[in-house]
Order: sequence, then structure tokens, then C-alpha cells
Amino acid sequence: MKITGARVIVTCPGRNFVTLRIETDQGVYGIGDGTLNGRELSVVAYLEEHVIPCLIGMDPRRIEDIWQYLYRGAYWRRGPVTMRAIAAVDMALWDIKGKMAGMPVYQLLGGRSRDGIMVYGHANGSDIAETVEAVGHYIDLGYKAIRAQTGVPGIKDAYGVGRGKLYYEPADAALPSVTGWDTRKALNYVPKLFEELRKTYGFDHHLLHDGHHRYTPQEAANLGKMLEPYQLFWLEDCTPAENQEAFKLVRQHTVTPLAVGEIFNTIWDAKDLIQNQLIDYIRATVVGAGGLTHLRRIADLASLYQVRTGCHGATDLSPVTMGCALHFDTWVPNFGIQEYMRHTPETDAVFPHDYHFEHGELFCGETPGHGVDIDEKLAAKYPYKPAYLPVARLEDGTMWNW
Ligand SMILES: O=C(O)C(=O)C[C@H](O)[C@H](O)CO
Ligand SMILES: [Mg+2]
Repeated sequence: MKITGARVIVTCPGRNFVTLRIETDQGVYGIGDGTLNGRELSVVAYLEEHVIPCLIGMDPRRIEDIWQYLYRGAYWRRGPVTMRAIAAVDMALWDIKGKMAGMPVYQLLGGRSRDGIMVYGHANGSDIAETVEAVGHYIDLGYKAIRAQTGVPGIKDAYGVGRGKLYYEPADAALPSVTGWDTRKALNYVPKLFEELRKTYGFDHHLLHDGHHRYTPQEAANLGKMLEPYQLFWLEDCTPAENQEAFKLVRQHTVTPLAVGEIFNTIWDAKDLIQNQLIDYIRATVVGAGGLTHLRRIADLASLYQVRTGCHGATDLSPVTMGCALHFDTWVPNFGIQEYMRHTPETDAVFPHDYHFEHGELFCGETPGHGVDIDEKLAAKYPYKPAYLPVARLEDGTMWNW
């Protein structure tokens, strides 16, 4: 069996997605996601100029060998562009293998470990009252777990506060827009949100919060401690993780569970965090961390240390990644939770899929492969549109972490 062709499809049904389609001499094709929010065309070039020419003629059944070829063979290892390109190929190859075997991908991984996938939705508001209302909306929709983000008085466009109730798209401008940050104001306000949420809705639902890399380790420890009475499911990205040791200080001071990893590319980004049990949830996902082939390696390491998975699932990961993540979640023994930020109806139409939401859970389908396709005719109606994630600055103008 041989790969006879591969092409990249860029489409923007409300936001940009980079999709790889791999074709074979047996008429079976596979689909993969390589979207890198705000840097999409770098992955397109990497795939078109440097990956696709090497793939032609290879045996698509050799998923592991092709992964190693693209990772080791490039010499230049890791990084978001390389690993997303590898992920796109990997997803497409698992799709092909599933179609050839007549089995959904979760069966190829080892079979079902659970029936449904618990997901968390995003409740945002410009202040505490609005966020409390937004959380109620998700409870009404049947969610068991909800991430709550609030605007903070005096901070311009704080992280996570979107427009509308269900859809959130941070890449909102042709050049990065500038948002603000003030740690003191946030530390004084965020705990009050969770106090109000527990007062209003009790303790039956899981609540999550994303610090979006904004706090120093000491500030993150302080926030984690202040949030303890409200028993969060997790506090995410409380401090930047380039220095994995930074989490030691946070861990020493708080029992609030910690999650990190949506921007991790490989197992090496998470190795010390996992082995030292500095985190409780690993947020790496299929498109970010080199596809299913590499993600399951991260999950296996994590399982040795009782760290559970919590795949990133924002809207900048296409339905193709969501489909693959749901097969992974259905199989992975140390599953924790899956993020589910809904795609718009336009995106869902471009990417027909067989997963569905019910009572706070997502379910992958039984279609052979990963169960997600692309309608290329429809995709062509939405050409690429430059869009950037915002940047953040402190009040005095200093660049900060977004
Ligand atoms: O989903 C999350 O937890 C995020 O932090 C979302 C990110 O802001 C988004 O994926 C950036 O592209
Ligand atoms: Mg996040």
C-alpha cells in the first residue's frame, strides 16, 4: 500500500483551520488537523514544502515509522510548527488504518474504557454577576463541569471573556489587539467569583479556572490557596511552565489541583512536572503534541504518577482534532476530563462528524477511522483570513503573558 498524494486545505468558516488530506493507491484517504492559531500558514508551508514530498510512495500503514521519520529525520526536533505538521500526518494515518480495518480509532488503541467523555464548557462574563449567570446557563444545558472566567473591574478585556454565550474566539483581529492585565486586581476579584458560584449553585458541579500563564509562582500559590474552600476541579496554567521547576513552589503551598500543557509539544515539556507529581492533569492534545502516536506516550508516562488527562479542546482545534481526542479519551485509562468549546454551525458544516453531546458528555461514533471528514466544496467558500490572538500589557505598558 502506498501514499499517492497529499494536500493541505485552508478554510476559514469563522476562524482558520489547516487540514491535511492523505490519499492512497487503495482509494482510502485520511484527514488530519494541523491548525496553529495565529501562525497557520507556517504549518501549511512546513507540510507542503517539507513533509508531503517525503510522504509520497511511503506505506501509510507504518504509522510509527513515519512518525519517527518526521521527528528524528528532520534533525530539528520539537516546536509547535513541526509537531503540528507531524500531528496532521499522524491523525490522517490513524484515520486510514481505521478505515482499512473497518474499526473506529478507539478500538485500534485498545478498546473502550468508558461510555461517555465528561466535558467542561466555558462560562464567561464581564463581571461576577454575568459569569454566575453564564455558569447557570451551562448547568441548564446539562454540563457537569464548567470553566468560569470573569472580567475584572479595571482590567481591559481580561482573558477568557468572549462575546455571546456559547462561542468564544480569541483570534479576533488582522493584527494582535492589546488587552490589559493587573495581577493585584485579579487576585482580589477571582476568589469572590468562586465564592459566589458555590453560594449560588452548591458543590454538585465541577468548577475550573484558567490563569492563562499570568501569575508568578508565588502569586499562583496564593491564588490556589485562596481558591481551596471552593474545591476546584483544577486551576489551569497558573504560571508559565517553560521552567517546570516553578510548579514546585505552587505545589508546596496549595492543594488546589493543577493542570497545564495546552501549549506543550512533546513529552519533554511535561516530563519533570509528571515525574515529580507537580501537576494533576496534563492538557496536551492530539494536534498540539504530535498526534495520537505521541499523545498516548505522554498519557502512559502520566499514568505511572496518577496524573490524568484533560485534553485542550478550544475552538482553534478543528473538529478533526476533537474527533481524534474523543477516540483517545474513550480508550485512555487515566482519563480526567475533555475541554469542549463548541464550534460554530458553519465550522460543524465544513467538518461533518459523528461525535455528539448528551447530558454533559461527548460520545465518539463507530464510523471506521476517526469519524471526521471535510466538505471541500463548502470549505472553499471560506478563504483564509489573517487573524491573531491578542497580546497583553501591564498598565505601565510592559508586555505580559497572554
Ligand atoms: O482553552 C483554553 O484553555 C485556552 O486557554 C484557549 C487558548 O486561549 C486558545 O486555544 C489559544 O488559541
Ligand atoms: Mg487554557
